[in-house]
Amino acid sequence: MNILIIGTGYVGATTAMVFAESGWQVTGLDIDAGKIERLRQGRLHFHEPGLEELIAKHVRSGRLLFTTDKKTAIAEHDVIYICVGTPSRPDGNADLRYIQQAAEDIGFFMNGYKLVVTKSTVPVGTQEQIKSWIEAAQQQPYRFDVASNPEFLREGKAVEDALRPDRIVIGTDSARATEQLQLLYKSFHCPWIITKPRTAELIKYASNAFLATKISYMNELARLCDELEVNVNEVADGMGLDPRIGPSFLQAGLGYGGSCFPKDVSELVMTARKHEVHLRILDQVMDVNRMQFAYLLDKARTRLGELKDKNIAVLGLAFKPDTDDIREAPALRMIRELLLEQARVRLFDPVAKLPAHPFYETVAVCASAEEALLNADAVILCTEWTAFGQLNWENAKPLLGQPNFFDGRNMMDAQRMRGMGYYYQGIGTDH
Ligand SMILES: NC(=O)C1=CN([C@@H]2O[C@H](COP(=O)(O)OP(=O)(O)OC[C@H]3O[C@@H](n4cnc5c(N)ncnc54)[C@H](O)[C@@H]3O)[C@@H](O)[C@H]2O)C=CC1
Ligand SMILES: O=C(O)[C@H]1O[C@H](OP(=O)(O)OP(=O)(O)OC[C@H]2O[C@@H](n3ccc(=O)[nH]c3=O)[C@H](O)[C@@H]2O)[C@H](O)[C@@H](O)[C@@H]1O
Repeated sequence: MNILIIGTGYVGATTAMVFAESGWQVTGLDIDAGKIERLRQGRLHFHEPGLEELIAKHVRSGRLLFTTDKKTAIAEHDVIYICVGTPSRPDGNADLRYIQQAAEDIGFFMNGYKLVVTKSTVPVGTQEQIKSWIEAAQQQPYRFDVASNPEFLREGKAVEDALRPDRIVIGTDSARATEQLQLLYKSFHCPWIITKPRTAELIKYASNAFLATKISYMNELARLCDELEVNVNEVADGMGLDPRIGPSFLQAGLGYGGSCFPKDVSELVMTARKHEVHLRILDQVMDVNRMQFAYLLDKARTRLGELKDKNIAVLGLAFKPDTDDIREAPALRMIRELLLEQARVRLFDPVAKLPAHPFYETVAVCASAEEALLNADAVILCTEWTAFGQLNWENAKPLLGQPNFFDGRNMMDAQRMRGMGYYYQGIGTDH
């Protein structure tokens, strides 16, 4: 079997690497010629630790090819993975136009049996739609099967997560598809769930929405912790020791961002609404998340007064460390609000870049954290890059105009920072 991956973004490029590592012949197809050109040279078009080296290794060995030629690629491969984006539309529903295009391309160019597997996160019921889009585009009634195989990797940890997944979920009604997928993943020794397509699709949304719920719960609790003079990190540690709760995703902060949690929670709420089910908990999860950045900004306003003309050093732009992804990043929300209040923003992120939009043109983009700190009236830490924890904050203090530190990721030790003379506030750690 040889495998075609349609869409070479985070998920497509990682999936291509995983199958190449497992010994299969793989081709990545994208409509973006620039991305394909870089990938052909073994270079990635996004930041993901460890992935570029593995892609380059397989490009050199010839096991991994990249192309923009849909016709040949679809004709020459037996197994086709759809890994294109499914962004949110303004009304909160998933935009399936890239999925539809990929399905129609497959239907149009297929020349024999194909197994079509969807790795993109798609609303419940999309497998049925993909089947009908393929059928409608077919020139001849070739046989094909569809399967859902959702992806659970995290950005920044994509290699580790994809090579050693906690589970493989396969949703299909076809015995032939199940057999082929079991063969493809034969070297993986994790639990398997083989189920119907709708269940597989819902497992993906339910998982992301549950993780988002944990985060919003801790963020709400953090506000109570501030009032009660209790440290939310210690509460999280105590809770996390209960194996029924688990220690992960209990980190209070500026809220969740990224290309997935915000859009997937919203899509699940919309799916439920179409079936006249009101997912009230998830409405609140989104609500808490939307305003979480403002909670920290309020603390800054209380300390500094009006933010107009204040120098604010923003540390971190990416939605989380070890990625250059800024989709739905809480830092962007913070910067937008600071600019609207006419603060002077000095920004540093080790890899992420501001969008090229006139709205951000007054932001001073700095080459180092120290440069961003120059004459700052306050530091607002938005992304917990390791380098920020390692910075010598004692030496950095004289760079600032006023040593005010607002820690949106509870990254620093409050007592240490205060011991150095900083006015320090985190989220749920202020006492
Ligand atoms: N980014 C992540 O960490 C994860 C993403 N997902 C899901 O995987 C899907 C893909 O996400 P990303 O990789 O982040 O998206 P992305 O936006 O980084 O990449 C999508 C790629 O598909 C290409 N594309 C679009 N239409 C195409 C077509 N008709 N033919 C060929 N290429 C086409 C685009 O040019 C782009 O390179 C989404 O549904 C997302 O929700 C799931 C788990 C993790
Ligand atoms: O469907 C997806 O795309 C992926 O979405 C998330 O992965 P990702 O968005 O890459 O990053 P996470 O590590 O989950 O972080 C998401 C956001 O939550 C925030 N977060 C995370 C954990 C926590 O305790 N607190 C917290 O605020 C992070 O700062 C970040 O902004 C899921 O963790 C993956 O399993 C899933 O495959």
